[in-house]
Amino acid sequence: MLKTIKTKIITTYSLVIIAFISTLLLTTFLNERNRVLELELVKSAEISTMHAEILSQEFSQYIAMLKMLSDNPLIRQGNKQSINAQLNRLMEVGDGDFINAIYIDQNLILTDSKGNTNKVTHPSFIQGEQWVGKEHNITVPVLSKFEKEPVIIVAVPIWNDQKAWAGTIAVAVPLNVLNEKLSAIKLTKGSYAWLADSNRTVVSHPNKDFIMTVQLSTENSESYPGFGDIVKQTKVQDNGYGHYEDASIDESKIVTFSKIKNLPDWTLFVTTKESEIFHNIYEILYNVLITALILMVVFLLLIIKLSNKITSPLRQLTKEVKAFVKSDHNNVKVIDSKDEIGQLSKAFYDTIKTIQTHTTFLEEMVDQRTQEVSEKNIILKEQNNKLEKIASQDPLTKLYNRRAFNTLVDKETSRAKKNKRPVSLVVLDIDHFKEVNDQFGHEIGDDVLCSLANELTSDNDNIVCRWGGEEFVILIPDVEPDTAYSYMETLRQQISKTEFPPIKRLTFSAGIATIRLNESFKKCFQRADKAMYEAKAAGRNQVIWG
Ligand SMILES: Nc1nc2c(ncn2[C@@H]2O[C@H](COP(=O)(O)OP(=O)(O)OP(=O)(O)O)[C@@H](O)[C@H]2O)c(=O)[nH]1
Repeated sequence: MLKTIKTKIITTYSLVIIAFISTLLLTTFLNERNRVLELELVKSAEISTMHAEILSQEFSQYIAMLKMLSDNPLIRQGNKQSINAQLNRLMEVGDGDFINAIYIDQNLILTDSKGNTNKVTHPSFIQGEQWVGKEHNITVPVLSKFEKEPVIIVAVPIWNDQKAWAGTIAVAVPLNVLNEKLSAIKLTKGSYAWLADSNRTVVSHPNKDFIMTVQLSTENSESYPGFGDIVKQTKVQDNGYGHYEDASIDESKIVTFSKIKNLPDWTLFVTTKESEIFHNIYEILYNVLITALILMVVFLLLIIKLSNKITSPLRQLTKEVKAFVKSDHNNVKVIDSKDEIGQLSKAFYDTIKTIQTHTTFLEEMVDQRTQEVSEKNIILKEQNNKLEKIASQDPLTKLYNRRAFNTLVDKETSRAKKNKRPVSLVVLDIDHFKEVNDQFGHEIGDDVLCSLANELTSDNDNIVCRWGGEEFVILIPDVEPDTAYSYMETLRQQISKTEFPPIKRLTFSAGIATIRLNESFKKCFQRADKAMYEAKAAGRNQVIWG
């Protein structure tokens, strides 16, 4: 895979850069994550405390308004007309925060700004001795007889001149006022504020379905794992924070909480999605990643350029060496550089020069040796031919000897068989040759044998062999039996008339046989040999069929 230096450099570079960017991003993420989370928690805690304070001040204002009225002499005296006027005035200065203004007299008869009158029975309206030591009372949301929605009753007592409870003056604050006030709180994106009363009932929340229906529990539920622990904290701390999971949207959230001074045991929560908190980090990481990628590409281009600069002379050198090996070039160009590649190319050049010198020397040596070998081969061939001839020749008559004849017979008989042509065999023996030797001596006998051999080989197509002593065998191929016989008969007559000085007359007896279908040479020879003996027995100087 990583075959070339270039791919090795680029792969190594890419891996190093990827490892570097990953480490950079991871380190940035881990460092920034904790720092941002800490900052966000501090900020969120401050925001929730501040808004708890603002909400508390709202209620302080309501209490201050009610307090002013409760000190009004006419109201203290229970002046109906004045009370009605003040209740209406209260509604006006409430600027929409109140849904109703209420007066309750000593007999618990309630009069409101809408003109309703009623006997109070609701336990949230405290009376008489219950007011001792209390300057005001704020209820949890209650359902009043005159309102459609739950209201928070903010009430202050009216004391008579004898410092005895003379009645109560109160305003009903609808829950949606709380919602409006909370939603007016400026929070970071993905954050929202909400409120739980002293019974841990959610009384204000961006999700309307939660209002007056959700009761906070100290148990960790499956829907909000971790939230129970935060609720537990609210019981013992005025401020705090914690994490929980919103399983319904699979989102981690952080929550800071603060108690509200004028609303005993009410808690203001600020919830923030973790993804929003880390949004900035992701943005930083994204920017780092983009910058890193751009730099990576720029450096990659530089690396490619650099590796090309390094590897192109190497490729050129490789090409030249390959061409030299293939004999396309008879030289390698030296790369004009002082660096390692230049040195390598010079080393190649020197090596090739040395190889060329050695090659030339070797080629010359091989030529010389080849010449010598071929000369010796010629001599050897001649000598082989001579040896071959000697090995296959009768030394006296130069005719084929038995060994060579047997080989030739095999060849001729197979050829004849293949071509379906006849082959005849003649066994020939000189008559009374002993007498020649005895009379003229052995040397003359030898001369006569040679002269006869010459006569026998007058027909080139025949294969003539000196079988031994004064006995000859002739193979007559490709000739019909009668023709072979006639040839032998003519030869016999001719020889019987020829002089072989110093002897006057020489005759021979011969047996002739044509090789039969599927007959072996041996069998045929026996027939011819037998016929030759018959010729001898019949008086010699004749040719007889075997
Ligand atoms: N000079 C000479 N004589 C040879 C050679 N080989 C065999 N002889 C002689 O040939 C003679 C053969 O004699 P025999 O076998 O009695 O036969 P023959 O005298 O020819 O009588 P027939 O064959 O019966 O007609 C012997 O005297 C051998 O010594 C040779 O190479 N040179």
